[in-house]
Amino acid sequence: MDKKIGFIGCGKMAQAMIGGLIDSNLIERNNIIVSAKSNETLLKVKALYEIQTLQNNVELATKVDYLFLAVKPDLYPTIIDEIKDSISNHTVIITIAAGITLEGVEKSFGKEVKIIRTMPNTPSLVREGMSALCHNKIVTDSELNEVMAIFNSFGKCEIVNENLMDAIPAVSGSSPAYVYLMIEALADGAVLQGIPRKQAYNLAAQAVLGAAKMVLETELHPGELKDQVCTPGGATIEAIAELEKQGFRSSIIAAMERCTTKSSALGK
Ligand SMILES: NC(=O)C1=CN([C@@H]2O[C@H](COP(=O)(O)OP(=O)(O)OC[C@H]3O[C@@H](n4cnc5c(N)ncnc54)[C@H](OP(=O)(O)O)[C@@H]3O)[C@@H](O)[C@H]2O)C=CC1
Ligand SMILES: O=C(O)[C@@H]1CCC=N1
Repeated sequence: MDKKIGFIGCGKMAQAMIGGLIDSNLIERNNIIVSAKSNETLLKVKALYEIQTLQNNVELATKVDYLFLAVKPDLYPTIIDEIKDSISNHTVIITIAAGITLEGVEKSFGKEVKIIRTMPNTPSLVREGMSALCHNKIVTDSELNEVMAIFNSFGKCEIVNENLMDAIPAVSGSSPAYVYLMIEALADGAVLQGIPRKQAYNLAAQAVLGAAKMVLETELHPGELKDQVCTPGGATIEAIAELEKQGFRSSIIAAMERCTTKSSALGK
């Protein structure tokens, strides 16, 4: 793709997307420009990815076709105020922050701007990201298709209605954190039984990866896949019975409700 892509903010999420994007070869390295608050981050990112860096958000904003705002939600008004007079009317703004709405960004710019609101996740680094996107009316089909190609280069993406965007962190933006917690717990349980720590992480992580692939590739209901593992009177159903007793599923659903409420509040 022969477009320039900029990232204002180059922390964990931006670096995950940049790592995946470069790995995919969709964009040449010299078409990616990033800015950050500290020179330390810029030096690190330049050394890691061999991309252009600038410690000037305004200059960056004038140079790119697609501009990711990859800072924390509370910084959005400040950053937009800084760049609003510098972006051209063909620049597409891409937000990645929880709770930041299309309307809020439009208001901060105080003029008509093309905006795509997204919620990515950090597995983008290994090109297994999952992102959700919505956009305002003035984004054209070809711009949307290019941005979807960018997100698909480091994983998969879905277009959703904006009224669902606050629910996306809970299911895919934040959920890698819950899965890491589960992998850590699985490994601890294995270590408790005497399995060496390194083997325990490999066994647990590969089992999670395989289970996720089974859901995606067989398209069987997760309940049916679970039933296939549970031998009647066997060991797995013992574990399932204990998980149900301990509120495994209801704790996840309750955690997701809290995540959604907090995501919505982060933009206010
Ligand atoms: N982490 C995740 O899993 C996900 C995060 N997000 C969203 O991504 C956004 C960023 O999160 P994350 O990457 O985790 O946060 P980080 O703290 O890792 O990164 C924030 C970046 O913003 C930079 N920054 C701060 N102030 C400025 C400024 N004035 N000008 C330019 N850059 C600045 C920081 O620079 P410096 O490095 O120099 O401090 C840093 O590189 C958030 O809005 C979050 O909601 C969305 C989905 C998943
Ligand atoms: O924790 C957060 O607020 C962000 C949103 C999704 C993942 N991290």
